[in-house]
Amino acid sequence: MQDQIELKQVGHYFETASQRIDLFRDLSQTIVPGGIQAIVGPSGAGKSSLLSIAAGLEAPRTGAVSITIGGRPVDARALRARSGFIFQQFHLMPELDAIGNLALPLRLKGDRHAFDVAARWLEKIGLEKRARHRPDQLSGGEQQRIAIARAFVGNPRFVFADEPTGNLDERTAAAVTDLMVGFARDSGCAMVIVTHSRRLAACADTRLRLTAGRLEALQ
Ligand SMILES: Nc1ncnc2c1ncn2[C@@H]1O[C@H](COP(=O)(O)OP(=O)(O)OP(=O)(O)O)[C@@H](O)[C@H]1O
Repeated sequence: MQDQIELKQVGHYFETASQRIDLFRDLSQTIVPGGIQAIVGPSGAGKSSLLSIAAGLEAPRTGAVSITIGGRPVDARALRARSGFIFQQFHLMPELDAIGNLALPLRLKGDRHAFDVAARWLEKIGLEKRARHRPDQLSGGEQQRIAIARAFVGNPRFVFADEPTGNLDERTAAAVTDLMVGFARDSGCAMVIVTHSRRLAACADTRLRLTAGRLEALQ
């Protein structure tokens, strides 16, 4: 397998001063490019935590995550470098304009054509006229379109989205969903989406429900 994330009997909990919050135990799941996987389930079940673990942003308390990229075993840092991220709160850099936000991941990798590539992506998302506007001058839907393009601009093998439509009204959420799903299909990456949106979950190829510490496949 060229690119793959394998969660092996992964478990996670949080410990605060007064209590231990057990999320899940012994979860095993494989993520490979070429499909969209939705993770649904009740609030507090641990979906975001599971996504963070799969994306190499957080280490599980128990079990292991094996990552293969280009047919070779790699660490979480290498996974993050080949991944795109989309969050509910957009997380754009407030001091950079739209094109600067899109160019940033490419500039960090030393791409001399970062701004040309970013300009093409701005056109793809229909925001070329807003290139010089900062996030606080853009609507939520516009900011999320930029965040989505930013996730895909570096040709990622994996894209992780945590409630990407959670802050948007229904119509904007539908437009953002179509854009995101289109980019995922075109790129052939593996996309994992945590969502409460039925419409977004319905666009996925596979659906998993995390509930009471267990991950179950949905039809
Ligand atoms: N850093 C932390 N310290 C302590 N508890 C935490 C921490 N992060 C998350 N939790 C708790 O772990 C549980 C799972 O959180 P998580 O955000 O993973 O759930 P979720 O299924 O994504 O929820 P939602 O659908 O509401 O976003 C929650 O009860 C949350 O309060």
